[in-house]
Amino acid sequence: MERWAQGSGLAGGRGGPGGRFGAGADKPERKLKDHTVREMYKRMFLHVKGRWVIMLLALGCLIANSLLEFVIPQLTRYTIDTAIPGHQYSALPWIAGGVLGTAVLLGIFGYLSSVSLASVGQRAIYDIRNDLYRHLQSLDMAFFDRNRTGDLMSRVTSDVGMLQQLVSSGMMQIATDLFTFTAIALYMLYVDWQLTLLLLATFPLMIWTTRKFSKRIRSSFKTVQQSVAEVSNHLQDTLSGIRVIKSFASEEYESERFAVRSETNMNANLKTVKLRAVYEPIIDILNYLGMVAVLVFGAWQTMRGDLTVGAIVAFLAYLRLLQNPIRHFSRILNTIQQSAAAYERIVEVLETKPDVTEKPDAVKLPPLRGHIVFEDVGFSYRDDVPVLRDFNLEFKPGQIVALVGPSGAGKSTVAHLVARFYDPQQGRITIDGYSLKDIAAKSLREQMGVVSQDIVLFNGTVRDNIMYGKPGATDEEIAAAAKAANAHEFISAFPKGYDSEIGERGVKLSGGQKQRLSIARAILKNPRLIVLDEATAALDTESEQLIQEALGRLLVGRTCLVIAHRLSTIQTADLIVVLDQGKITESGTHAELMELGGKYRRLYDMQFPQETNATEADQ
Ligand SMILES: Nc1ncnc2c1ncn2[C@@H]1O[C@H](COP(=O)(O)OP(=O)(O)OP(=O)(O)O)[C@@H](O)[C@H]1O
Repeated sequence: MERWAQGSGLAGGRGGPGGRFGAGADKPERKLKDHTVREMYKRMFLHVKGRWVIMLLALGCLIANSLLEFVIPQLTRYTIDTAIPGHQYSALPWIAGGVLGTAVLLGIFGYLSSVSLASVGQRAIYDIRNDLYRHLQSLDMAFFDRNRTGDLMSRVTSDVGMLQQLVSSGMMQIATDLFTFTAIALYMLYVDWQLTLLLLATFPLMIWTTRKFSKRIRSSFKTVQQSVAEVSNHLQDTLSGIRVIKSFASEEYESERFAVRSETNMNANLKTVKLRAVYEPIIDILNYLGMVAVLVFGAWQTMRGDLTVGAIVAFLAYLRLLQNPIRHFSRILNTIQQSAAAYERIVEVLETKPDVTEKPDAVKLPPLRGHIVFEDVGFSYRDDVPVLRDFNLEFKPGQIVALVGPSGAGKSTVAHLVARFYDPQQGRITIDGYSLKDIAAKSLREQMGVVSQDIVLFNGTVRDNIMYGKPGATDEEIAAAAKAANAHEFISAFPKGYDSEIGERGVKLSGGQKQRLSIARAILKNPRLIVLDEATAALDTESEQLIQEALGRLLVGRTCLVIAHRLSTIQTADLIVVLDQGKITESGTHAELMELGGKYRRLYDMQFPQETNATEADQ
């Protein structure tokens, strides 16, 4: 049975209309866009827009730091050119004080800028991560069918984390580096324009190298991020399915598969490191080329008496300062390219529009009576494989309608459509006369309860899990629901009662207890419409009886769609519909269908051979 109420998207192997995205060898690589970096900055600025004061403080501190950088070389020049030749002993303490004072100020401004940038950056990341999560929540089931949970998880965690680096260090650093670079270059031109021009001649070469490398670095970062997603997919699948792995004794096999994914990640990382390892020394060599020019040409000028020794020392110090932004830039380039790769993966999610959308003037459903009609419905998950064809079915208010049929017949699909997880391609579905396409999905789902065989309990206490059906319910309401679901007794037997923590996916509860808890959750919600995806696994007789009793209380007085696997439980249904390959082949009450002697009868005879034999013997 399809895990239909869970929405975890573990059914990732299926393709779907609209194509999926994400990491994986079978997926085409999305072309890296040149304008990604610009787009990314634009979006980042939108996020930091409201925090101008802090941004200005950070910028002010960074500019102050750039200006302070000028002071120490000037003090050096003064010491060499004036203080030493003039034997100015009294100037030495001042020079020492000046250098140390500048260093302290550099430290203070550095601290202020880092802290304020980090606070703005973290806030932006917080916003982006929440936007992304909210958007993910708004996407339809088809999206989760197409994409793997681990991949989506890595987008929300690791990719957003990458952007964090950009915001907290990269963004402002570029602004201040540009400022420092321009200020120092202008000053150097003023001091010695020939020497400066000679120096700047190496820069076009640096820009060219940077451009050449940046594209390759970004594409290799994207591979790294995709391999992280693959590792994350594998972790998600195998850790949540650890019982299956252990029961098949396939720990070794899984470890080997994991090692393969880790190796891909390692190789992708090594490739980026190699690229950087080539790029950074090239930039360093070009920097030294500039230094050689200053040394040789500066020494020549000094020998001719055009330049003082102090001036050339100061010039060399400024050269270092001029090269700092460039060296930074090579590092920031990594951050930018890494973030751009991550940003693309984030935007892929943000730009995905759900296929099932709500009209702007969607109707909010009034309290439901529960009259559901399928009119000539045709539906397929994938264009080429029809699942339901010319499907007509009516649920009268308060009726229990049971769907039976072989595996893959389309029973769960009917339930998916009632909840509007998908829209049918043909025909229409109405509820109390409203077409599902015209209504606000929330107003439908709020009045709908789902009890699925694949029970999902969330981390938290027993109370939290029951209350999921009605946030803010009182303790009395919760206990009443638990009593009706035959769950109160076992809950009370726990040392902490309703406050007992449930482990991940309810591992500390037995199968029957989990089912009763999920029934309590549905009873508390008190929906008008119930979808019951009946459990296939047989429980012991006592547990089974408790559950049947609980279900009996849940179903009474509501419109119910029961996806039935065991025919014993649906004999009292108002209407039994037999589905085969997406078509209704028989329908009627239990007695009518038994009388008819068709497919239902055959299924029934298969499930209860003794009963049939006994009846035949009686005759
Ligand atoms: N999310 C999906 N994407 C693509 N195909 C799907 C999806 N869910 C179900 N299908 C296909 O649609 C058909 C009907 O599936 P459905 O789950 O409705 O059958 P079912 O009658 O509930 O079967 P079972 O009793 O085994 O759960 C099957 O062929 C199945 O492979």
